[in-house]
Amino acid sequence: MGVGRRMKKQGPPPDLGAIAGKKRNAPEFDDSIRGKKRKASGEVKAQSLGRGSANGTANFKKYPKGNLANGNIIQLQKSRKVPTRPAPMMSGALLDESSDNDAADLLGGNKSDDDDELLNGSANSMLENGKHLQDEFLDSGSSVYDSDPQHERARFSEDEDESDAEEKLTAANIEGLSRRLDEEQEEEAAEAQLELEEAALQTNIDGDRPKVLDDDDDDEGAVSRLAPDLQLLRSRITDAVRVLDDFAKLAEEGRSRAEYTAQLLKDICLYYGYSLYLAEKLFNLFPPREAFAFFEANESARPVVLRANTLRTHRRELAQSLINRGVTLEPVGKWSKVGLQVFESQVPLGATPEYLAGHYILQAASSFLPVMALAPQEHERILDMAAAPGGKTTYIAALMRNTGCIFANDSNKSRAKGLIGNVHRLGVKNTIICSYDAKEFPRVIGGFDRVLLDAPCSGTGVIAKDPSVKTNKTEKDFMQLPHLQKQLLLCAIDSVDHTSKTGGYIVYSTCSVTVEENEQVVQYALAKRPNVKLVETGLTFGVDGFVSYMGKQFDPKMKMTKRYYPHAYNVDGFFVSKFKKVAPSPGAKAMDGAADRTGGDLVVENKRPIVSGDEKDDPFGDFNDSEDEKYIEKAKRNQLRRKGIDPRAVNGKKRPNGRAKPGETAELNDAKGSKTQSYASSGPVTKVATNGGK
Ligand SMILES: C[S@@+](CC[C@H](N)C(=O)[O-])C[C@H]1O[C@@H](n2cnc3c(N)ncnc32)[C@H](O)[C@@H]1O
Repeated sequence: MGVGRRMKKQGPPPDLGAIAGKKRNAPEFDDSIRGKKRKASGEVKAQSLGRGSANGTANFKKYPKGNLANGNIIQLQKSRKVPTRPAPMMSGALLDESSDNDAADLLGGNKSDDDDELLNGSANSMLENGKHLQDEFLDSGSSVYDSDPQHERARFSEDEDESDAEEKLTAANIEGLSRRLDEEQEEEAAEAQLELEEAALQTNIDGDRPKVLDDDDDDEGAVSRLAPDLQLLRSRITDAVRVLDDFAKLAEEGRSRAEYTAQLLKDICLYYGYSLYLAEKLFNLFPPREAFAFFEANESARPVVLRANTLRTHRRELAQSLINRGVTLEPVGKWSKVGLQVFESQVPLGATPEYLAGHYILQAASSFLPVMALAPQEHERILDMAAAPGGKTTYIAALMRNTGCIFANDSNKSRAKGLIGNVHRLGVKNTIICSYDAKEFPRVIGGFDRVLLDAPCSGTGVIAKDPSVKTNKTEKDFMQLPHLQKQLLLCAIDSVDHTSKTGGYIVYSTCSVTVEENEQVVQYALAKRPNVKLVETGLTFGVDGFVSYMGKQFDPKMKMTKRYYPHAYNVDGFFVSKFKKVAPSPGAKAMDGAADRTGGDLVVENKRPIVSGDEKDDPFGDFNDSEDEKYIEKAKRNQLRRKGIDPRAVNGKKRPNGRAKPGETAELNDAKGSKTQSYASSGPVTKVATNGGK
């Protein structure tokens, strides 16, 4: 439905100003405009694409490298330096700006109106060829600043030299991009013209008061009496937005803002298919014009983005390989050194040899942001509390260059399998995958340098991917989800080692835009854990979080949190906040800063006092040591059997119950007689082998 959003750049510069400015001149998002625009670009396609490219004919030419100034597309467009040398390895992937089916094309070559298909990886050839895609799509800056900006910068820039990479990359498929820009320009000119015409038709004479509200209150109005006339609805929506923008001048005599707002909301529900409850919740986040832009943006899919896996390749190498396969792409923006935005592909992106070899993951651009805010450092210990399917975990691992240790947890076991798959495919070697309810942390293990909580949420930021959110989220969800998010965030905070030399940070993110799931959760954590404070995310774009909202006042530092909207940045809706832990958590002192690292092994000492008998005093619950021991003994026996050793021969001298005497250590010897692991028979020390803890 949307117009070429897949083709628009993601991230800054802020589109919103442009949208607002432009729209003020003319009623926006008009169906008639859209219809004409489609046609217009269809013509462009017929003429300039010729679809000759579809057969893989090489009709790209390369720019001489020197012609590119920093790989800046806009500059290229202005200078119009037409490519001269052919690039026979590249198939001619050109762009259809107007198509909403780009994603399906990209991923499978089939066109489908349903972006969900793309996003859920269902029923298209992309899925047939690459069902792995599903995982990354289930979910969803610039440089990142942290306590050690220099370090940070170095790490990011090691990936590649930015300007050089962008230059080469852009040079590689420049003709495709250049044509796209031509088409974009033509399309924009046509759009502007049509908007002007439309404005002339619709806006009437300057100062006219549009008729939005019905005269008779009992009359439900033409729109709702008949089957909804979408065009009529749409023009009434744009009229209502105009009136609310300039109420004094455009409102009818004796009518209130509330009446216009109520009518607008009703129309939005009918037009876009939202429940009134959710429409109102989302509408209240913005001024009316911006709310309209938000609802409109939810009707079109976001661009397809790849994240180059720097554990296996470099972005420019990956880009070159994909270009050679007929993929048209360009760097996602200066804010990321690993993102590639895909415009068109001749091959299913979930089944290329590069994909299968783990050179990239399909990952929404906004999904990069929480990881950039987390800014993991090499050799740290990181907890990813809700990690499946692993888009963020694997990015964290790449930034850590496979050093240190990541605990990637997800309570959903079947989703955790997807996480395992991605971790293997992408060559991640520093990650332990577990499946606990994240509320069990830090009892499971604590003392992390950084914790990412990419929380389960209502998904109001990803309605374009999952339109069912429009109707299936109820008041109950917006009570239960924030409750869970608050619990999880406190656990995240308690799992961090405030004495960490390099970290002590918590990032809380959601792919939802509601205040209940974001600022209110953060505010709750600030109130319950005075040992944390909000800090800058280090992300260089994003709208500031709300400091006050509908009569509620939040911590003034809430503006350090960042909000991302589809209409503003052409990314999924997202929220990112970052905390620094400055002192132990109240009542959880023993759990949070207790990591003691020795040598290559990580020894996590549980300093919880051992309470005999009465578990009720223990805020962390009810482990049953004797119950556990049965399982441990069984596991030991199985381990011996796997090695071809009869457990009875080894355990012959043990006490009948198979337990070592208190204070004694039960040692397992492998066939060669060397010690493999040791377990203290009692006491709270757990050993976890890691590959290179500090
Ligand atoms: C937004 S998704 C995480 C996406 C993931 N961070 C990524 O980038 O691929 C939220 C995840 O939270 C998991 N989840 C829900 N409740 C949980 C809980 N109580 N403990 C741990 N994980 C939970 C869900 O299974 C889901 O995979």
